[in-house]
Amino acid sequence: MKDLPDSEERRANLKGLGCARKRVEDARFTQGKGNYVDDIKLPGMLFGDFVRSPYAHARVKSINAEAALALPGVIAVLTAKDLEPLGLHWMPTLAGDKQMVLADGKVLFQGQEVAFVVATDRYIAADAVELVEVDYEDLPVVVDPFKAQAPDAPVLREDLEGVTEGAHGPRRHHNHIFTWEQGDAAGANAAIDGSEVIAEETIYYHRTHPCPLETCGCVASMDKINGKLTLWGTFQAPHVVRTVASLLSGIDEHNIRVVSPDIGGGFGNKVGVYPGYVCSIVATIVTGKPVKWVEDRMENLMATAFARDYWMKGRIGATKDGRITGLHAHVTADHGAFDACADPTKFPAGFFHICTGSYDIPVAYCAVDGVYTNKAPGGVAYRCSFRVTEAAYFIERMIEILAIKLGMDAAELRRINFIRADQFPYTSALGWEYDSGDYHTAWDKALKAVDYEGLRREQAERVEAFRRGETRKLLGIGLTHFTEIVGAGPVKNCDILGMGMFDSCEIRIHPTGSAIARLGTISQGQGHATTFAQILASETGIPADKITIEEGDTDTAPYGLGTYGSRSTPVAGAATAMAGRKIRAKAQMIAAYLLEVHDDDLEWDVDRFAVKGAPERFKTMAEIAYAAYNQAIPGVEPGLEAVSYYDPPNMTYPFGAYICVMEIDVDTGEHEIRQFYALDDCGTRINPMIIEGQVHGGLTEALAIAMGQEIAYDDMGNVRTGTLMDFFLPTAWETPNYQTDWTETPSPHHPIGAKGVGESPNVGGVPAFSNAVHDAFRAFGLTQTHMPHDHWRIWRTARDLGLHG
Ligand code: PCD
Ligand SMILES: [Cu+]
Repeated sequence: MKDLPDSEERRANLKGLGCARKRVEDARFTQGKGNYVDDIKLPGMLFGDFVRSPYAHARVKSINAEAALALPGVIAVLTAKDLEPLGLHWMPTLAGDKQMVLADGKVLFQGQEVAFVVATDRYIAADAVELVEVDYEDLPVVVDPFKAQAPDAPVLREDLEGVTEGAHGPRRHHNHIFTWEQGDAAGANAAIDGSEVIAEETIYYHRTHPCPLETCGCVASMDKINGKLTLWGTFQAPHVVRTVASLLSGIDEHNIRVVSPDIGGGFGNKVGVYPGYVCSIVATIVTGKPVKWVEDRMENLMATAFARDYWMKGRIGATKDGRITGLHAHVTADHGAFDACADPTKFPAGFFHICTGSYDIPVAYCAVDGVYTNKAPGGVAYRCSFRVTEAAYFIERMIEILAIKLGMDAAELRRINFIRADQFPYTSALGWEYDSGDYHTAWDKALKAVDYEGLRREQAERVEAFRRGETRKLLGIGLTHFTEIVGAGPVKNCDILGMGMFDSCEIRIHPTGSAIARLGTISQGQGHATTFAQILASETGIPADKITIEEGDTDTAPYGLGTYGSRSTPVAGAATAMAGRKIRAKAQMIAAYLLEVHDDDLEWDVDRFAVKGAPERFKTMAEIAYAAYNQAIPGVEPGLEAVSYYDPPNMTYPFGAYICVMEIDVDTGEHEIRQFYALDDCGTRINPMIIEGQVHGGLTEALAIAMGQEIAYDDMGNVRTGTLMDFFLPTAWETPNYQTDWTETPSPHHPIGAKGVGESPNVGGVPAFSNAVHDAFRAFGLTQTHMPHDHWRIWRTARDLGLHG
C-alpha cells in the first residue's frame, strides 16, 4: 500500500480504547463555562427556600405564615396542608418506604423540611423563612439504633403504627424497618464454633456524607399553554426522575422533560428524590412561573442523603494455619427517619453480601436489621451506592483481626485465602458469581512494589526504638485487597421501584462521517463525553474527536437508569459497544454493495472495510456514511443509526490491592501518609488517564472518611458537623501523593471486557487507611478502634494503650 498510514497509525488517530485522551469537557470546566443548575435563569423565575426543623423529634402544633406572606416579594408559603389535597404531602422513597415532603404533624430529624417559601428573590425567600412561626412541642429523641429497638423506645413513625408488614418483610418493633438475611446461618455458626481460632469484633462504619461541591437543586417550569413541565436538576438518574414525577403528579410522561445539565460532583448524593423537587414542581404549577430551589451547604450536609452508619458484628473462624472456615455478619443499619436508600428492590442492604470479599470462604451468613432513628434519611451512597464499602471495610478489618488472633502476617493470611485465578467464574457462599479475577498476581505485584518485607523490618525496628524511648512515632502498614461489584444490573434481579436496571445508547452517524451518541447515563465529572467516544471510535472507526456524546436530556436520550454504582461503563458502556457493532454491521452491507463483493468477502480494518486479500480495495467508515445517506442502495434503508438497550448478564467484579504506609505521632495523634500504593484492576481500560483521576479522587474521599469526616449527632439529635468548619473536606494540603498501578483482567461477559472503576478507590481506600492506623498500634495490643481516625481519636487510642507514659 502506497503512502497510506498503516493500521497502527490509523488506530492511534482514532483515540480509541486505551488512549489517555485529554478530557473534552475540561475546555469548558476549566474556563468557568460549565452550565450548572444554578446557572439557569429564566424570565420571571421565582425562588424557593425551606423552613426547616430545629428539633430532631417534635410535634408541629401550628404554622403561622402571616408575617412571611406580608413581606413584599413573597408569593406563597406551602405547608403539608397545601400539599395534602394533591396527595403530595408524602412521597414514596426509592426503597419502598414513604417520606414526608413537608412536616405532616411532626418532624423526625433536625433540618427536616417544614414549609416551602416562594418569593421573587432568593434573599427575600430566605428572609421570609425567618418570619414563618412554627409552634413545636418537643418529643423524646432517639439517635442510637440499639436504643431505638428497646420495647419502650419512642414511636418515631406514627404513620406506621400497627403496620407489621414492611416493604422487605415483617416488622417486629415500631422502629424496625426490615430484617434481611442471606446465606446459611446454622452452617456458618457450626463451622466457626468448630474452628481452632475464632475472631469476633464489632466494626462501626460511621455516618458520613458525600458533600459534592455543588449542592442539590432544581428549576421547575410549567408551560401551562402546552401542558409541558420541564425540570432541570442535579439528577444522577434523570429518566427515573421523569417516571417518578409522572407517577406522582399524574402528568403524562411525554409532557415531562427532565434535564440534568453539568453536575458539580454527585457521589451518590444526587440519586434520590428530595422534597425540594416536589415543592418546586407544585410551586411552578400553582404560580405558573418557573421556580428555582438550590440548597445551601448546611442544608446539604444536614438533610440530604448521608452514607453508611452500619454497625457490623462479625465472627470469623480459621484453622490454626490460617484457612478461613466460616464468616458470620450481623448488621444494625441506622436508616434515619425514612428508609430512603436507593438499592435495587430485592436488596434492602444493597450488595452487602459481597462481604466475603476476595476470599474463598466455604460457608457464610449475613443479616441486616434496618432501624429508624431521629436522623436524616438516605443511606444510599457515597462513591459506592450499594453498601460495598461497608462490606469491604468489614471483611478487611476482620481479616486483620483474625491475623492478630493467629499471630500471623496479614498479607500472608490474605494470600492463603484468596480465590484462585482458576476458580473463576467463582460463586461465593453468599450467592454472587464473580466474573473474573487474578488476585494473587495483583497482590504479589503490590507487595513487591512497596518492598513489603523491608517495610515490616523497618516497622519492627521502629517498635524497638519506640520502646527504648528513641522515637515517638509509630509506623503503620495498611493492607487491603478488595473485590467490588458494579454494573447493576441484570434486569432479572435488579430494579429500582420496578424499573429494570438496563442501560442504553443511541448513535447517529452524520453523512460526513462524524457522529452523535446519546446515553441513558449522566456524567457528574467522570468524563463520559471523553470515554464513551473512545469506545465508539474503536467500534466504528470514527475518530473520537468527531463524536459528540450527549447525556441527561430525557427528550433526546434513550431511557436509562442513570449513573451511580459505577454502572455506566459496565452497562451503558456495553450498550455503546453493541450499538457501534450494529452500525458496523450495516456499514458492511453498504461497503459490500459499493465494492461489488459479497459481505463475507470483507474484513474490518480499524476504520474501514477492505476486500479480503486486496487491502487496497476498501471503503472507509466516512465514505460508507456518505453513501448511506446519499446513494440508493437496493434493499438497504437510508441513514446510519443504531440503538442498543443492554441488559447485562451479570455484574462486573473489579478488584484491587492497596497499601498505605503511615507515620503516627503518638503524642499529638497526627498522621502522615508516607506512601500510598494503589493497584486497580478494572478489566479493559478505556482511558488510563481518566482511570488515574478517578483513583486519585476516590482515594482522597477515602482518606476523608477514614481520617476525619463524619456526620455526628448529639443526644438531642443536633447535627454537630453541619458546616465545612467541622465537616472535614481534604484539600491539597492533606492529600498525599498516590502511586497508581494496574493489572488487566477483562470481564468475560462485557463486550469490551471493561469493569467499572469509579467506586473502587473508595471501597478499597477506606480499609487501607484505617488498617494503617490499626497496624501502627498492633504491637501494643490494639485490635479495633472506630473511624474516623482524627487526631483526637488517635491520641486517645495511644493514651488508652498506655503509650503516653
Ligand atoms: N475500565 C474502565 C472503567 C471506567 N473508565 C472511566 O472511568 C470513569 C468512571 O467509570 P465507571 O466506574 O463506570 O463509573 P460511572 O458510572 O461513570 O460513574 C459513577 C461513579 O463515579 C465516581 N467518580 C466521580 N468522579 C467525579 N469527577 N465526580 C463524581 O461525582 C463521581 N462520582 C463517583 C461515584 S459515586 Mo455513586 O453515585 O455513590 O454510586 S458511583 C460513582 C468513566 O469516565 C469511565 O469511562 C475507564 O476509562 N475504563
Ligand atoms: Cu458500590
